[in-house]
Amino acid sequence: MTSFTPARSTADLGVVGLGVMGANLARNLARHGHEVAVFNRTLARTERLMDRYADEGTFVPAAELADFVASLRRPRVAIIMVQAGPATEAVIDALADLMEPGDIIVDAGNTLYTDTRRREEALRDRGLHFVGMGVSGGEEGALLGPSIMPGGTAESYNRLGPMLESISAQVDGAPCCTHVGPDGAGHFVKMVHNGIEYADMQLIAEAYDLLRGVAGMSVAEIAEVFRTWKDSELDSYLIDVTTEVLSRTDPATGGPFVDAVVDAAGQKGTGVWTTQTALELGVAVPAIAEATFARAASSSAGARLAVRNASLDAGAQPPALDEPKAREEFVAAVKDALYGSKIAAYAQGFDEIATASQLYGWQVDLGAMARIWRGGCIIRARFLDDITRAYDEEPALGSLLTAPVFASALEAVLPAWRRIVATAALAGVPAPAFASSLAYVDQLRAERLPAALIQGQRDFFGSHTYHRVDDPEGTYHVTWSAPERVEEKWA
Ligand SMILES: NC(=O)C1=CN([C@@H]2O[C@H](COP(=O)(O)OP(=O)(O)OC[C@H]3O[C@@H](n4cnc5c(N)ncnc54)[C@H](OP(=O)(O)O)[C@@H]3O)[C@@H](O)[C@H]2O)C=CC1
Ligand SMILES: O=C(CO)[C@H](O)[C@H](O)COP(=O)(O)O
Repeated sequence: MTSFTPARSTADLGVVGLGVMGANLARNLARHGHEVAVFNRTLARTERLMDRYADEGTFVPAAELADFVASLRRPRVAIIMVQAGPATEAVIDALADLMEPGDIIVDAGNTLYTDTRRREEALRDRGLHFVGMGVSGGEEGALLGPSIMPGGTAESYNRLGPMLESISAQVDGAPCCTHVGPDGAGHFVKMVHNGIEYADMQLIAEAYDLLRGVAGMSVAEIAEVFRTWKDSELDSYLIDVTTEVLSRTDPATGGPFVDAVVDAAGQKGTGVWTTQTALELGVAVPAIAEATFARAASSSAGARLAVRNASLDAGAQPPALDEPKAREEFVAAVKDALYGSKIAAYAQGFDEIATASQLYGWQVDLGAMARIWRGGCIIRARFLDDITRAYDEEPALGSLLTAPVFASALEAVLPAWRRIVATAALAGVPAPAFASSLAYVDQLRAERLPAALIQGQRDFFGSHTYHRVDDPEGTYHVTWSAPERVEEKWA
């Protein structure tokens, strides 16, 4: 077994956890001229990194965590890249015991922001900086340039920022990294990034399903449709990924790869967190929620089998799209529905960030978030430039739906979007994210909502009270159980 004994305290920063993300992040840092200390619980991973990549830059490997900490220059910076939860907690505790006031511990995993807030407060009391940092881009991004979303103090960003900005993706000469805000702001923004990722993927999947199930197109034809959408406002990494996946032939069956894959979508939890958090904050994120539920429904094997065997097929009838022109129009309408739904999904995600930012006093620059998502991350897309411009023009934008660029786009796509949602329902092809995104727009644009009826129902069965249109500040109740049913003003 190799015995690493670092002798000097010169490393610019260190990485703990040399799995898929940590090893590639360490290599990216070393390639950019930073001296990087590396440590992994299982020594074999550290040895493998040194065997394969030592010549890419200056690494300082350590077999013991204490040696790792000793190899860092002051104020020390240690980036943790391990699984969220108990693993991250254990590494933070061990590092904190070895570090000194002014040192910086960075959690770069996908951690729930409430854990980050709790840890930041606890470590602050010990004089340590704790930075919750979102990193997106997968294995390739970590190595070649991810999108980086650090939270924590401005002071810690002064030390960390230049190093992080040097290794992040760059778009139009600007780094895809910025200080998001204090304590849990970085992890919150990364969580919502992933929620939007879920919604975007589900919307693309629904578009594929409609082209296949309603228009009767082959997988190869659909791959070509997605390829052409790259030359449009839908241009994005996820559209590229989709084109690649749909273009693959399965070597074993000779058929489309997508038909050889079990149709049960996995998830590691960030979509659930985004949805749960939105519910707690009282923010509507139906596209993200439906995308998360759709993964759950796809994985509900027992329920799917039972319902499929029950043959609940009544009324499901795809329209005839035999004529090439009719099919062409349908493809164009699906594209419109996808674009409209995508605008709605991003509006929901940004609303969730804005709400949390206000609640916690983070002062997140929403335009800057769209800017740092333009490169490196999974949701990178041309479309994000429009979001940045929208917030630059009107920083206090109440909803992205009202930014002139998106309001006029919605005007253009809404008619086709409505037809697609109706057609999906009539054909019996599930399109929950398309439908819920449309309902979201309709809810927000409605003059009156049936919420007034719900208030009446709540008052009837639980004396939960209501406000009157002509006295919105007053609190009212009807004595429903008394024969005369008198309205009383309670406050
Ligand atoms: N994979 C991806 O695309 C992305 C992942 N992330 C996040 O990055 C983090 C790491 O993910 P990834 O690199 O994929 O994971 P891997 O499974 O590849 O690596 C996990 C690492 O965590 C270490 N580890 C696990 N438990 C402990 C523990 N109790 N104490 C010390 N070290 C421990 C492992 O060490 P050992 O070798 O000893 O087991 C290993 O180095 C996660 O939080 C993930 O959510 C973020 C963005 C994208
Ligand atoms: O963090 C990421 C990207 O930034 C991962 O791609 C994401 O965690 C994948 O999540 P899931 O396994 O739930 O689809």
